[in-house]
Amino acid sequence: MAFPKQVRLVEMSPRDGLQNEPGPVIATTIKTGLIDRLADCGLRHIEAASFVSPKWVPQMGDAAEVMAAIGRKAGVRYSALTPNLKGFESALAAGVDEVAVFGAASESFTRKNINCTIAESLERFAPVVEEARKHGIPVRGYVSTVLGCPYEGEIQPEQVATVAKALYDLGCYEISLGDTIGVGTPLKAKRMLEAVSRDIPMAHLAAHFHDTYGQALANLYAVLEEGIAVIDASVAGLGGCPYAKGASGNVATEDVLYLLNGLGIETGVDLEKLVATGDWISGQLNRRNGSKVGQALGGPCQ
Ligand SMILES: CC(C)(COP(=O)([O-])OP(=O)([O-])OC[C@H]1O[C@@H](n2cnc3c(N)ncnc32)[C@H](O)[C@@H]1OP(=O)([O-])[O-])[C@@H](O)C(=O)NCCC(=O)NCCSC(=O)C[C@@](C)(O)CC(=O)[O-]
Repeated sequence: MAFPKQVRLVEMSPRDGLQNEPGPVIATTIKTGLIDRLADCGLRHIEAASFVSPKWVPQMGDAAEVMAAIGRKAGVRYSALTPNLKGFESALAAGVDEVAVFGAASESFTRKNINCTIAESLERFAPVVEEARKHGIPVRGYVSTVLGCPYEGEIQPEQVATVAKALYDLGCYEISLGDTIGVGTPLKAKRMLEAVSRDIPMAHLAAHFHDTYGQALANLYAVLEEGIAVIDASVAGLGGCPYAKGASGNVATEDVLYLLNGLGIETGVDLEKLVATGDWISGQLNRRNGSKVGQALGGPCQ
């Protein structure tokens, strides 16, 4: 299959990137500064916040304040995670454009992440999707652990396909397939995608790969060949998983953009501005820039 002509990049850094940042809670102004800069780079879909329990994820406790203070650039979709109705109601009040429910292909990860079984998670998501529909809010669905689980190891593609289909059947317009701990390799990624795309059209699927083992770009290349045209990524490779030792962030947006530019695939995103944004947030967090492209093109001593 040919590569897509265009790819929609879904920027994860304000949510997936910052949710596990160790140390004190990051100032709201840093979060909003990041989101506004990302919008200025040309990104048109930014996951800005997460309306989860602040006891579970303290870094996202200011989700409403973040939504209230961002610049709201026209044409940009600002989305947020909502694990249940309580989260959805808060997100609605905060004026999000889109919400996302998040499940997993593994029972153990589902329990650790959202404190229920897979079946219970689907029951919990149903009223969220229902309410969202009433308010004209699109719902995205995540499936975590699609290429491996920190507790159960191997995950069969059919398991992923079952959960993905259940979310799609509930009414999620797009299913984002998460290699949560970045253990996948290209052939595995292809096989998993083949299984999922038997039930869900490719145009409704997204790749959400973490880069723990340095395989994310190779995996993305593999699924681009299969027709994936929506990619989740995080500037400067920000992020990590609290439930998997050593797990690193999403693949860096700069690295994905460099790859896509090289393939002649359009995104509408400005690489120079993106590199500057990755440098800026890395400086704010006192973190090494996790993007290879960011390291090559940015930084104070280049
Ligand atoms: C789902 C729950 C809430 C269940 O947590 P629970 O403890 O089972 O929930 P509960 O209904 O028993 O409520 C417990 C307390 O939380 C409150 N609560 C309940 N819901 C909310 C809410 N929405 N917003 C604010 N507060 C809430 C609720 O009001 C109550 O407060 P209390 O009475 O004790 O003071 C919890 O497990 C949770 O918040 N989990 C979130 C975990 C999380 O955010 N993980 C990271 C995101 S997923 C991810 O990163 C993967 C992904 C998407 O990127 C893809 C990939 O890489 O694979």
